[in-house]
Amino acid sequence: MTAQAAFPEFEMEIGTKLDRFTVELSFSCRPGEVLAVVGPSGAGKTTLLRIIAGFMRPGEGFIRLGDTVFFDKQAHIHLPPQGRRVGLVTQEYTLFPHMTIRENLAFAHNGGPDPMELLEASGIAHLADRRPDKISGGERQRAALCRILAMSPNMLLLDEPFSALDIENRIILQEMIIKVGRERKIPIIHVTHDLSNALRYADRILAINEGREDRAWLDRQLEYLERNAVFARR
Ligand SMILES: Nc1ncnc2c1ncn2[C@@H]1O[C@H](COP(=O)(O)OP(=O)(O)OP(=O)(O)O)[C@@H](O)[C@H]1O
Repeated sequence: MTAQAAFPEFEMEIGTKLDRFTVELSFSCRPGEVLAVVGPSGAGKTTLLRIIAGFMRPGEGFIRLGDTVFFDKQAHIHLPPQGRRVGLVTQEYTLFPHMTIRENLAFAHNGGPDPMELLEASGIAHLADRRPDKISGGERQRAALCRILAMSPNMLLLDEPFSALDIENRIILQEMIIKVGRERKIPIIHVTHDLSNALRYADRILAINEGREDRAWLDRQLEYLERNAVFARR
């Protein structure tokens, strides 16, 4: 029997044709690491997360988390999304409308952090006995995020989940999710448009453009940020 590392590393190398360009990406993400994925609009960032989550099948390559093979073209393996136990967090929240927030979390709870502690950390414990239609959009997003964390995912994929929130809520949720990810040593891949924020909290940044890694694009953005920071101080 092969020994499974206690905390598995995520690795992928894929190629797939989209309508305008071919995605060709190869990267890894260590346990507890936060990898920010940035790039211009239409670069293929959401497509990348959909491929990892199992909603799209790439043309070539492999995707694996430790010993668990999500996809392997040569071995004809394509694990369905439910078999991957990947937490995909988007701006669209997923909660059962007929259950209270507490019931939603209890239903999803599968070895993750304590649901009430998650609700407390995200500042919505007082809303635990309400149904989703009786709380605000931002509160629903927080509850949906708690639900995903309670499910104890093997890795987290964040697709701009905080962009509709005000800065304070964004920071609270971002810190909470990163704390859970680091404590549980699961890889976190965060697609974001906010490069300055990514520079503050991500361990690494992967810039993609037309489906491929593009460091020159990242360098141009960093230069732009630096120039504007100087202007802002004047
Ligand atoms: N299933 C698909 N098949 C073929 N092409 C697709 C598919 N889904 C998206 N595309 C195309 O792939 C490109 C990348 O789209 P994607 O949504 O991944 O970009 P993005 O980097 O997330 O953009 P944004 O930052 O604007 O959200 C776009 O040109 C899009 O039209």
